Amino acid sequence: MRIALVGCGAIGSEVLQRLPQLSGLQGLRVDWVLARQPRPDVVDWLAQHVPGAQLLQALPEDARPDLLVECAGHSAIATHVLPALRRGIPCLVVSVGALAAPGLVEELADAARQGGTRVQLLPGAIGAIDALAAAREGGLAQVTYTGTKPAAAWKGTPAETVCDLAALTAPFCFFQGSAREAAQQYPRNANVAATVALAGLGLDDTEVRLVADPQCSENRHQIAAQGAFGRLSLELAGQPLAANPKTSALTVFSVLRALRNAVAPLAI
Ligand SMILES: NC(=O)C1=CN([C@@H]2O[C@H](COP(=O)(O)OP(=O)(O)OC[C@H]3O[C@@H](n4cnc5c(N)ncnc54)[C@H](OP(=O)(O)O)[C@@H]3O)[C@@H](O)[C@H]2O)C=CC1
Ligand SMILES: O=C([O-])CC(=O)C(=O)O
Repeated sequence: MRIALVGCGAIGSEVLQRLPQLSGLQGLRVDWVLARQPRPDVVDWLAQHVPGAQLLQALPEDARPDLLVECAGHSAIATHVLPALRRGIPCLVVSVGALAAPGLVEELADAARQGGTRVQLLPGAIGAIDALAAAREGGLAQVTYTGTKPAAAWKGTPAETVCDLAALTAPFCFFQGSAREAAQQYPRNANVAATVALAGLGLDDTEVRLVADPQCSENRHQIAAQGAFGRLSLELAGQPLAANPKTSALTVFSVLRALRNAVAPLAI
């Protein structure tokens, strides 16, 4: 299986580093890494760790990867994922919050239909997406998601206009609204809100709270859902990646799991 990886930041580089641990599974290799303007250190790192991969800004017309894996950013959906789907290349997506842009869910489905292929939204930093999506089939009454991160993880976001992050002494909820609003206002911190919403009650009917906690060192995700299936309550404390504390390590493992499932004779 020949893979094109979009994005070589915290998630992308960690996926590349850990890929050899899947080496029991034959034939999985990254042949293309797509980046915007790769820094010299990224170029050197790739030459050292993935010498067989071409580092490019876009997938060449004649390239035929078996799978494109997006670990870049919201804009990469339009730049890389939509064109790949139209060319018939299946895609995995971690920047799920991008789908909060009006019409993008339908555009992705249309592109996949046009190419006769599929796009899979990865659970990333969250769990219980299987249970939530199954529960939806029976009817959901309410889904709420609370995302809590260390105060520093909200630097450079609109949270700074609501509170003084550096001065917080207790957890502070600076956002309460729909999953669509959360994902659009916090593109690097609320992908999980969009994932929970797309699996469950939808982007406009999923209630989201975002919290800055000066005392915590983990990224905490809480889901509370109820419906015909019963009740679900999930609390997940994710270890942040050193390279990007906004991002939980589980996101990397979610990509690795999807790659394993793509080639393993038995998928789970
Ligand atoms: N679903 C989930 O649970 C989670 C999703 N995410 C999402 O995953 C994505 C990657 O996260 P992370 O690795 O931590 O982020 P980083 O900022 O560490 O790395 C992202 C990399 O992708 C590159 N990039 C961004 N946009 C594009 C593009 N359009 N085309 C090509 N390259 C691009 C960036 O390049 P440049 O330096 O030029 O900007 C950067 O090198 C983000 O969208 C993030 O929000 C993160 C955590 C959890
Ligand atoms: O990695 C995380 O913990 C979650 C995250 O950033 C997001 O939802 O965008």
